[in-house]
Amino acid sequence: MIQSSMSALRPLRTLLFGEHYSLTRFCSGFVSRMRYINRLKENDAACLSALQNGHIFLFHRLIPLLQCSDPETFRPIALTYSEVQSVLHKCGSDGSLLKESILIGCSEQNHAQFCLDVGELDPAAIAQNCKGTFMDLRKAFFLLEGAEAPLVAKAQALLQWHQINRFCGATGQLTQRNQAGSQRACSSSSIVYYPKMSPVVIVLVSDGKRCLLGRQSSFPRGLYSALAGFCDMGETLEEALRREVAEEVGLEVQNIIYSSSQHWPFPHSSFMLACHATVSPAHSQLNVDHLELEDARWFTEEEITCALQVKAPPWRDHRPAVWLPPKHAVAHRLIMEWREQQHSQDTE
Ligand SMILES: NC(=O)C1=CN([C@@H]2O[C@H](COP(=O)(O)OP(=O)(O)OC[C@H]3O[C@@H](n4cnc5c(N)ncnc54)[C@H](O)[C@@H]3O)[C@@H](O)[C@H]2O)C=CC1
Ligand SMILES: [Mg+2]
Repeated sequence: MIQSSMSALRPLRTLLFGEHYSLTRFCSGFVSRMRYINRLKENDAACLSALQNGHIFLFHRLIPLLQCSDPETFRPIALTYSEVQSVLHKCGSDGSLLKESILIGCSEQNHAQFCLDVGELDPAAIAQNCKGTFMDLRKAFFLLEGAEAPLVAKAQALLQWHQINRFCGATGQLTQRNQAGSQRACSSSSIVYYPKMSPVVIVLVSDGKRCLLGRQSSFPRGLYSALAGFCDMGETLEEALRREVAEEVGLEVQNIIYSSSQHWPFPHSSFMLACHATVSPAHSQLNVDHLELEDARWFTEEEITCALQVKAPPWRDHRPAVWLPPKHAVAHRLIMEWREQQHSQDTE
């Protein structure tokens, strides 16, 4: 399935520079991959041809197809165009479904990557033919390795966006997607719709010695996370963050420091903006809004270290222990950053 690196580069550099490219002019790596993806979004014919040379990840009604190498390690299955064609034929489809694939990226080996939802076909037959298993994203997200979790999440989010944005909000007419699936347009209103993420602030509040975590009643038992909330229209990141903390736990935070961001697929694509903030120990008395949060508590560094030891995901863990968001979640990153900062303070 993986071609030699030179032949793998051919479709990409031909698209970017034409047949008579010069190797010295060819900018390899990140820049060329980004320009390649951008070109595929703009050029339907180029995108269709990239699909025929690309890798395709299958979903069934938004559930990703994965392969298990051992009970704890799952990977998405990258199929070639002809492999998907063959699977679709075996499952009674004529293969025209393949055109509905959506562009999700470009691998480091320069293969354009696509996802396809085979929701009309029998999932058991697909899984058997691909030697894989369909696994709910909420579970899969935490079992996937490294960069593959965000890729699968992005694929699922784009598939979901297309499924719920088939009609124009202004005219009620069906919208048409471009080949890459990076937009949908209404021919009556000329409105072009692009995939959307809702901005969400997430903050780890510290009083210098402890950090503040909360849980909603809908969270799996024992899971505590950093405080989060959707930004209101017109708010800055800082305003949203101050409002959310005030609403949920009755504190006024200071010293907001931006940490990082991530796309979060649940329940409908949020753009998580993660920050640290502080309150003084004299103003750390919580006044929890129990309509929003079931509980919020201050945790010491020792309690955090202990909670980080709970590795089992909730569906296997029936103990009522406190556990924390897994490593793919930006909340985990905030907690690790806070712990590191506590360590460096202790050693100063
Ligand atoms: N990646 C991570 O580490 C974490 C991600 N999250 C995510 O952050 C998101 C927001 O956190 P919450 O505390 O639930 O938010 P929240 O505190 O704003 O409360 C949610 C409520 O806000 C309202 N709302 C306002 N704008 C909304 C919008 N655009 N979409 C949906 N609801 C909207 C709804 O009434 C909803 O019930 C959640 O989707 C959650 O999955 C939460 C914690 C950790
Ligand atoms: Mg919240």
